[in-house]
Amino acid sequence: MLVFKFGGASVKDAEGVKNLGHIVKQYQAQQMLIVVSAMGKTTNALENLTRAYVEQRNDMHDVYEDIKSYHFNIMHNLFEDGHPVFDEVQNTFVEIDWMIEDEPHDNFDFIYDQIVSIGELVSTRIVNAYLNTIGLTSKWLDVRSFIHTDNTYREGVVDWQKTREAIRQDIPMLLQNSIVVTQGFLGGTSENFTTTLGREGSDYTASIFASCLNAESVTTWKDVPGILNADPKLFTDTVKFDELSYNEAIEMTYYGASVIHPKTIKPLQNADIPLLVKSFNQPDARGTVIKEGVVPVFEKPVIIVKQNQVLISISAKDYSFITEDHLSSIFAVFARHHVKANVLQTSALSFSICIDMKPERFDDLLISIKQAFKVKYNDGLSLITLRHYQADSVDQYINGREVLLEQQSRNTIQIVFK
Ligand SMILES: Nc1ncnc2c1ncn2[C@@H]1O[C@H](COP(=O)(O)OP(=O)(O)O)[C@@H](O)[C@H]1O
Ligand SMILES: N[C@@H](CC(=O)OP(=O)(O)O)C(=O)O
Repeated sequence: MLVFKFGGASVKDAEGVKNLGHIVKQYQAQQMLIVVSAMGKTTNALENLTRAYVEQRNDMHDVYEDIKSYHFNIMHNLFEDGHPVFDEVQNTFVEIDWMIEDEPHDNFDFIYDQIVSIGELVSTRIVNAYLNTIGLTSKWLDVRSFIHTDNTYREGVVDWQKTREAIRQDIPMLLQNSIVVTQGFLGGTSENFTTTLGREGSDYTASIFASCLNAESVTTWKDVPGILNADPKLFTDTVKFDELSYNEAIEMTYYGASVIHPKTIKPLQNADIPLLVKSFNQPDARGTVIKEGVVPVFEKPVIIVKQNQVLISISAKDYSFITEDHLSSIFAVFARHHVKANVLQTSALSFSICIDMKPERFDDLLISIKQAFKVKYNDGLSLITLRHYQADSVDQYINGREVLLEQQSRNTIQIVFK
């Protein structure tokens, strides 16, 4: 069986949904589970709605109405009036209408997951209904009954055993008679609350299903021809990899190549399932295959740029050396706040750590570290990671900008700059 993943860009409008239908039809002879993300930039819009609700902003209802009308416009371009999907989507939206009528009492991350998950719940209703209108047999599946997580809202940790059992018990039978369409990015807790798996987590959803069902492959359909040596939105003259090893793909996504979610590769590598990254605009083109045993040739360096970075410098209040005990308590604080380190460096008196700026976590993180340490930080920075680089070509990427931290190994150089 095949697992397909269609991201937000592929279903951003009615034409995108029709194109998805066209691609899926070409594979209809095979069993297929399709993971779909929220349409276009809906998750960003729902994040904005969450903030509007928590802050009780005046524009909250307008923000929500825009999200609804975006989806209803797409549906009017796909379905006849009176199609049952209009009611299904309306009923899904109503759940949030009820929620935002009351004042917010729960914690932000919990509220976030209950609201933001609506994006995938409605996109999958639309895609599933559309596949059925073009003569395919497709079933809508509520992923929250299959991907079980703990209650770490916004970063649900998958309970693999429970998830595997649930998926293996029901899905193979469903796949015998129909395509299955389900939501990326979502999970469910044992108390039946919705969780999300971390932004851009739908690739990970696809890999969870593939691993549990022992799929032949996962194909993730993107707006790029495959995995390139750099983000084509930032660099010209990029080159596509026809093949990549799991190792290289894990390294690239770990350092922040946003084309694939970092958690995606491991379950696939463990089960030896290839990941195909293909263009939804040129579905017949070769794309990139990530699999075992590839020895890629790097004619150009792999370049990964992360914006909006903060470099934090932490030192002991009494000028003592940074010891293993200090490091252990610093790491514990970062883990507790779910903050990932992008670069780390230690000197005698200070520990430097570069992280993504996430305003909703940053203030609390600082308060916690400041209880035991002195802290300074610089924000608004960029981090560039070059893999398979040539030492004499590094300067061109920095362009004379001020470098705050640099770390170099044989294969990889990371530079934090202003
Ligand atoms: N190395 C890379 N190769 C290809 N695309 C990349 C790379 N790094 C970043 N990207 C970006 O990833 C985007 C596709 O990923 P994403 O937007 O998450 O897809 P989707 O959400 O549709 O699944 C591309 O539009 C491109 O700008
Ligand atoms: N919709 C979620 C999950 C996701 O993976 O989306 P996409 O496949 O469009 O990156 C997000 O935007 O974070």
